[in-house]
Amino acid sequence: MNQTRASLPSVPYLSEPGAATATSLYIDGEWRAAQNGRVREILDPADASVLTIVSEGGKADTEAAIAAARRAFDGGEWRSTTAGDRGRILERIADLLQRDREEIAVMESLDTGKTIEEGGIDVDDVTNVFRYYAGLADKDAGRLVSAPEGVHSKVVYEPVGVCGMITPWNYPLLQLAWKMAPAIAAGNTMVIKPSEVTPVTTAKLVELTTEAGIPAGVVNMVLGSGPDAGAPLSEHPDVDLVSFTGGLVTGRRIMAAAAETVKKIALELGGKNPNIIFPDVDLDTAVDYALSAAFFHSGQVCSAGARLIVHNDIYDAFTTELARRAEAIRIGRGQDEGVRCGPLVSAEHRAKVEKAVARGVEEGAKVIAGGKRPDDADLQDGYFYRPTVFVDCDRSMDIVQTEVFGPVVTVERFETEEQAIELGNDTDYGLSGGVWTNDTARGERVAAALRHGTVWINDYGPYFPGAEWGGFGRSGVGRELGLAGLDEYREAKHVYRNLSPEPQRWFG
Ligand SMILES: NC(=O)c1ccc[n+]([C@@H]2O[C@H](COP(=O)([O-])OP(=O)(O)OC[C@H]3O[C@@H](n4cnc5c(N)ncnc54)[C@H](O)[C@@H]3O)[C@@H](O)[C@H]2O)c1
Ligand SMILES: C[N+](C)(C)CC=O
Repeated sequence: MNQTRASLPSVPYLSEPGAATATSLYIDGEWRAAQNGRVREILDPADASVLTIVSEGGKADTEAAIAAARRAFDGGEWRSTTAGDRGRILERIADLLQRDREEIAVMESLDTGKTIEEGGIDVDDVTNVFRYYAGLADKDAGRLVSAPEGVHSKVVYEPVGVCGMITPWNYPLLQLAWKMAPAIAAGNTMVIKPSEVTPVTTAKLVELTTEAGIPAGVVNMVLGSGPDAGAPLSEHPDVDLVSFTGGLVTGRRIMAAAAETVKKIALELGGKNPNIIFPDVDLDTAVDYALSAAFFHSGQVCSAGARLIVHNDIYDAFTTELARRAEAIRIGRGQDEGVRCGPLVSAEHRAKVEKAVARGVEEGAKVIAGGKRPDDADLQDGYFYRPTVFVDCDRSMDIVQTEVFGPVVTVERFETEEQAIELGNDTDYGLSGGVWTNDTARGERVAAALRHGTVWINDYGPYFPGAEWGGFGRSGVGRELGLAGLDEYREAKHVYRNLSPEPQRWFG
């Protein structure tokens, strides 16, 4: 399998397999080795071979990066850039992303296992996010506030300061862009810590920010494990904000650690997202979208429609067709033509998915598609898992309530609209959900009743730079994208000027 593999570009921050050294940390405008000299092997999830070697940083590297970001924020040339200057830099980054689109799509595919086509979609989405915040950067300089005579009152927006950005392995480029673009627009400096499993396109984006003219110290990147290289970002007093995308358990830790220094926090966490299908829909279309909702990127999507809630009248026909099409999905290496589901990201992650499926079976849910690894001889070295459909599911089951983050969908039944809404809201999460019906009023009613950050009616999955993204409940705190996504990175300051101060004699 190795022979057909596409290759990563030859760049200073990615060392060849077997290398004993690497310079993959980006601190104060320089590519550096980790202070302890350690390196990490990054594996190709399609066959477990070594894709590249990168530096494995630790606390001392993160502290050096924080110090660089602090200096750049407190005194460097970045402070004197105008919002318009920063907008132009964001536009340049967008142009560079498009210039290198094909290369980045392959890098993301090799590193995460997703298909090259999905990698390309990510680059386009990310480009649009940079262009959106480029346009927004100089559009809101503040406002005058109504004040009594003799007083001038205005609200202005200032950057928050040094921002820690911690990202997951499923959408490394995209999740970083959702933080980086508004943070740059608002004038912050940053230390980025991508997932230790998938650092490749993060390093590439950091390289492009330098090419686009961002001064040294503004964008810094450390690589390494969460506890070693990531934790200092939520603990260090010189970090003003920590923005995290990842799992609930890590999010809780970060929130607790950040409380000590009362940092601003933004958390984008997991989901167990309902996709409700009423009986008046076109079955072919609804099944088609249900497959994409559940199995896109092999289900490793925070907003995956992993919890189908299907009306009794169409339940049997729907699930039979869903299982038939799930069985037919082409699994393989993300760089191969026609593949629709790539491998899971790691052996550890596949083991978690397998454990969740075994638990579902124990609980009494019935597998009608998948439920195991593929048999194909050429897929045995990678972390593949077959798209899996569970029926006879009940809201009390773990397999229905707990995020699996793999190619696994459960299907429950409902009879009335009220039941559908009740099931759709019966989750600790609240990230996203879908509703399918040809009755416009019903679609709007159900969308209004669902306690989720995004609801799609007769669709599933799209997000726009201008529409806020984030979760209700345990799916997170704060919002990315849209105007709120910029506000996360700004402090509002009220400046009050007394135009003719005279003694007040309050104290005589
Ligand atoms: N809401 C969203 O928009 C969104 C988007 C993508 C992924 N996610 C969620 O991300 C999860 C999967 O990602 P994951 O497995 O990489 O998550 P994870 O929580 O294991 O890791 C995320 C990041 O946190 C770091 N980390 C781990 N421990 C840390 C600590 N103590 N301090 C600081 N950083 C630490 C990791 O190194 C990694 O960079 C899923 O739950 C998914 O739903 C959410
Ligand atoms: C936010 N999103 C949907 C792009 C990726 C979630 O894993």
